[in-house]
Amino acid sequence: MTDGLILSNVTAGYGPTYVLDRVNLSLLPGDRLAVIGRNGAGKTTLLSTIMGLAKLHNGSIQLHGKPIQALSPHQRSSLGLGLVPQTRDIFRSLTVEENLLAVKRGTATLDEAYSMFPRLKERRKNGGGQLSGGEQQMLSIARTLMTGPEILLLDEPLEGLAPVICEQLMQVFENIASDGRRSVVFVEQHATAALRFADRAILMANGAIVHEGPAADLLARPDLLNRHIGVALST
Ligand SMILES: Nc1ncnc2c1ncn2[C@@H]1O[C@H](COP(=O)(O)OP(=O)(O)OP(=O)(O)O)[C@@H](O)[C@H]1O
Repeated sequence: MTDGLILSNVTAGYGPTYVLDRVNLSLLPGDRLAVIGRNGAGKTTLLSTIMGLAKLHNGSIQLHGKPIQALSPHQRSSLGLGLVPQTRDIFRSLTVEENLLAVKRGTATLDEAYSMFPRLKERRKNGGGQLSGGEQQMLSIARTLMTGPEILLLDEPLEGLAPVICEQLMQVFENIASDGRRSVVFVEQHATAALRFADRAILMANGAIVHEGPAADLLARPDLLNRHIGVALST
């Protein structure tokens, strides 16, 4: 049996639309992958296709040696795929604690979620809609962790958040990845934080992977980012 996630020659989009163009990608347990590209390059569509939220036109997706492309998003989630969407989907009318319990699966516990995000423990009786943007993102991440993912897909998790919150979240991602059992896919338009976190990176343009290599190489050679996708590194 092959461990991990393998996308082979994946072409996908929405309805009749094609966005991803023959994408090949493999992710082993413990991998930290940065996905970098400009607006509209297809990064979200890549994550949506893995989760079963976009339409696969061609190619195959395997998890631990078994095809998953016929499975629903819910079934994929129960097999260990977890998406933190860019839209931070939380239940605004439920409390923090109710949000977490609504999706709890397996051995995941509230204590674990609260030890990762002490701020959520303080706010546990508050409604999701009463939280700040940073707290909502913490809740969105904690909710996904409550489903017990082996593969965590983060879609622009730092977008629009204050630097101090970004630093806290990066520490959480380090903790999540540090035991080497889970893999993390980190999609970012602003590349520096993702590249510092990741071991490996792919660069996307027009729905295709135009470069793949060690994240450290891209940090050391920002001209490569510029050459492949016309993006500059920010600090
Ligand atoms: N639900 C949808 N229906 C049709 N087309 C879509 C849909 N979502 C995205 N697209 C199109 O797919 C292409 C890729 O979008 P995608 O959101 O995957 O890019 P992205 O790299 O994640 O960009 P961003 O940084 O803006 O999120 C774009 O042309 C976009 O307009």
